[in-house]
Formats: sequence, C-alpha cells, structure tokens
Amino acid sequence: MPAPHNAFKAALADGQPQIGCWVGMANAYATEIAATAGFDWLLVDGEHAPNDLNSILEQIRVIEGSGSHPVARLPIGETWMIKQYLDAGVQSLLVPMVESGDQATELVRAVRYPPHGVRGVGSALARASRFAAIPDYLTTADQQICLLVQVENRAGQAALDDILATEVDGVFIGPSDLAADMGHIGQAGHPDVVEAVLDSIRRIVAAGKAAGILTLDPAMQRKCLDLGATFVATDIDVTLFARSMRASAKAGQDLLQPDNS
Ligand SMILES: O=C(O)C(=O)C[C@H](O)[C@@H](O)CO
Repeated sequence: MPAPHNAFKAALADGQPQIGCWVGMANAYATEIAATAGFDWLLVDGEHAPNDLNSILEQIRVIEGSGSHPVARLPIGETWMIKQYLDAGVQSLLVPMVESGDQATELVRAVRYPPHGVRGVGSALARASRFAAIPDYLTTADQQICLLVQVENRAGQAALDDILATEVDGVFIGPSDLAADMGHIGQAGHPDVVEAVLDSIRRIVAAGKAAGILTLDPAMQRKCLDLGATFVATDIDVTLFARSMRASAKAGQDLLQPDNS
C-alpha cells in the first residue's frame, strides 16, 4: 500500500489549471467552510496567518475530507520544519522567499528521504504514514510530495533559471513582496511589477514547471492562466470575510440614517 496519491501534483504535472484560495483565518472551522466552496486547492498560510503546526494540521485534516487539496505554506524553508510538516501529513508545500538554485536544491533534498534527500525517518510516529499503517510509505512518499517555491524579490528573479533547473515541482510568483522589493510596496499592479510577474510566468511555463500566483485582479488572473499558469489563487478568506462584515455593518448603519428618499 503506497503513500496517498497526490492528485494536485498530478494535475499540475498534466498541465491542468487548478483554482485556489488562501485560507488565513487560522481556524479549522473556518477552513472547513472554505473547503465546501469548491476550490481545487486551499493554501493554509503558515507565513502570514497566526498558524502553528498543530493549527495547520487541524486544517489539513478538514480539507482532506473535501474536494479541495490542501497546500501548506511554511513560514520559512527550513529542513527541520519541512520534516515536521511532511510527517504531519502535508503532501503539498509552498516555501516562501526562495532566492537561489542552491536554496531550491536544498529544499528538494529536504522533502526526499535518503539516498535522494535528507528527510529524517520517523514514519513510525508520523500521521503521514498513518502511523505505520502504510507499509510502503518510506519507499513511495517522495513521488507524492509536491514542492512549490516562491520567487518574490529581485534576487529570486535573477536566479529564476537556476531555480527552474532544480527538481522543484513549481514556482509561485509573489506579487506583493516582489512589488515591495522593486520599490513599489503596496502596488502589485504597478506596470513594472506586472511585467516582471508575467515575464516570470512565461519563463516558468517555458521551463516545463508549474507556474502559480495569488492575485485578486480578474484581468491578471486571466493573463496568467492564458500564459499557462496552473495553480492560480483568486481570493483570500480573510479578505472576503472582512469585506462582507464591513459591508453588512455599513448597511445596518445606513438603516439609522434619516430617510433621504
Ligand atoms: O508576495 C505575495 O504576493 C505573496 O506571497 C502572497 C502574500 O503573502 C499573501 O499574503 C497575500 O498578500
């Protein structure tokens, strides 16, 4: 019995576009609601949301039972942290702030068992192996891990070809951090940032890797998909919730205004 099949990784390898959503509420109940929406993948954010490994695990659990695939973003790409996330059962990882081919190579080694990598062997304790209920886990796990790395500054852009030459499964372009590093903080839609993002998407696709992005701009979503991006996140749960709550509160306050009709 092999490690669980990673349908998300297979879809990316087949070039099938996958529409996703960021989930940053850091709450399994809220993530379970998101998992009923129908997204192909949900990004459980361990970088900017107040998540830890246990809260990530709770959310991975509720997503696994849905039609969406869980992707976990680490706060940083550290081998020891990757080991913990993988042992917890995360099969698709997004690693921020990758800036060199060497860094990408180390991340590839971190998600693989020896002799092809350095992932520590602890499957007897690991949820990933269903606590050793999957007898072939150690010899089949590597093929089901999807490693996605983020290029989101000028250093990463300069090293993109080196990163693409490694065995990462895909490269995600982070428009917000890239804009900041380019001197346009808060302006992911700045023409220079948009061109840098689209050029990177073209290069990632040309290299035969999966290209990904998070953008709330429908026109940018369309452009990236037309260029061949295959993991495109189109919304953020926190943003959706905050916007809806504010709109509702305003509507309530409007009720109290003198009727100007
Ligand atoms: O740089 C980016 O853009 C991303 O990596 C996505 C952000 O981290 C996400 O929190 C939305 O702002």
